[in-house]
Amino acid sequence: MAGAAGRVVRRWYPSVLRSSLQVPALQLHMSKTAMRASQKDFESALSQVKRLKDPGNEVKLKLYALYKQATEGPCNTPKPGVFDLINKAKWDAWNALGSLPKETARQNYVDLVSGLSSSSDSSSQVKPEADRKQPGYETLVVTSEDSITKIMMNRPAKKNAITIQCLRVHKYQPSSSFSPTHSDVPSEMYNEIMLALKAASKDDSAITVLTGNGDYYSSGNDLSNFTDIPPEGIEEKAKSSAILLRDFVDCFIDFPKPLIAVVNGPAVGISVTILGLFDTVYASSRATFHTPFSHLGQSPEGCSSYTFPKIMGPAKAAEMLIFGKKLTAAEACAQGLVTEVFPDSTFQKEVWTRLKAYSKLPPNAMRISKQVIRNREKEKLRAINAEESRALQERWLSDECTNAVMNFLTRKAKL
Ligand SMILES: CCCCCCCCCCC/C=C/C(=O)SCCNC(=O)CCNC(=O)[C@H](O)C(C)(C)COP(=O)(O)OP(=O)(O)OC[C@H]1O[C@@H](n2cnc3c(N)ncnc32)[C@H](O)[C@@H]1OP(=O)(O)O
Repeated sequence: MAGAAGRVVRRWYPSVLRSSLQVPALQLHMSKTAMRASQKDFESALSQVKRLKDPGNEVKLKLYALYKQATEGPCNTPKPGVFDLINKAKWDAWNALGSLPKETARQNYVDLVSGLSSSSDSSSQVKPEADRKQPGYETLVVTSEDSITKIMMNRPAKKNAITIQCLRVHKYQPSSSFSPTHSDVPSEMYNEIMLALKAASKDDSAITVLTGNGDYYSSGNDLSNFTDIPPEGIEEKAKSSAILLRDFVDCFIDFPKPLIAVVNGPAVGISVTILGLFDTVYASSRATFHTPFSHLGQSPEGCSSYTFPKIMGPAKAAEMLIFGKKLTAAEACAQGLVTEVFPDSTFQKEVWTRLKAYSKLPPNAMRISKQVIRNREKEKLRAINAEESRALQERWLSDECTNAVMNFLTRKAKL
């Protein structure tokens, strides 16, 4: 680290990123916006970053994206070809920041570097996140540290939209208490989240966190799930999807440990409705909460037809679930859907400090407390989940739904 006498510092940033991270001082002066508030902190973070130990590719991409956003604003270069893997990964990371303001990007860069510096200062034994990452997931990054298992949805370029497996490899098994139905080839996000939850329910962590990578928490169901129609026909796909949905939501109903949502940005659809099944929901001030089911010709899931009226009262729930009213983080907190809102610039730091403290509480006591709070509702929640899934199975076959999805996929409509 900086000033660490006699320590040999390995330069970790590879040549492909070096040109962007090793910034000549002059470049810092190119934008007036980049000169405001924390310019000094930003400059110091830029030089600090060169002395850090390798934080892993994922973090390097985050740093790259934030640097570009802070200095140039939203992604403004053409998307590299699919085979240009490194530049495509960099482009995706930058593009995923959407319209994040330069100021916020600069602050997030400074916060990220400061977090990396302090963790690398406090323990040279800590493995970089890439090393702690549990293998076998394609759409998630799952890590366990400090008695916390973190499940991070990791399709930032697609706003963490949740993908389904096609019918050909999805196997139906009746849902049981905590045995997610998944295929032998669990490559897509619904299945991977179920697998990650199942693993977290058995590992030695005290609490489990679901969060998103990039500027979104999640944009909900990936609407291209509607396009992969198997030879068996759309009715069969709707049927197997309803089973998948029911099993997915059952995993949240039955999850035995404290489950915390770290809502890092906007949330849409099913990523919002299942929040009613979490124990705690922390939101960045940038987060929004949107359930545009009627717009999509669909109906509520995730037990929200029961949890939302219970949490916020029937009138407010109807505005969200029937009329698709989008809530800001502050509004969602006032309605009781969100536990606490943190300023976006300090969100990660404050939330993880809080969670680390909670994760030191006696794990068995936390599990029992959750059981006591949740158990008498479980049967009811499962029945509601099954009913909502059945209603959706029919909705997915309706013209209203087909037209709404086609409008999105042909880019005629966004939310
Ligand atoms: C036959 C039956 C099959 C049924 C299968 C069902 C399985 C279970 C379903 C459970 C029920 C769940 C319901 C829901 O979750 S409803 C909510 C669905 N979500 C949406 O309607 C959001 C759609 N997305 C948007 O409106 C916008 O993308 C958004 C406002 C989120 C962001 O806009 P922005 O302009 O900032 O960014 P882009 O639109 O350019 O997005 C970047 C790229 O990401 C792609 N994207 C984003 N969200 C989705 C999504 N939900 N589905 C698919 N693709 C998504 C977007 O297309 C861009 O891609 P490209 O860069 O390739 O263009």
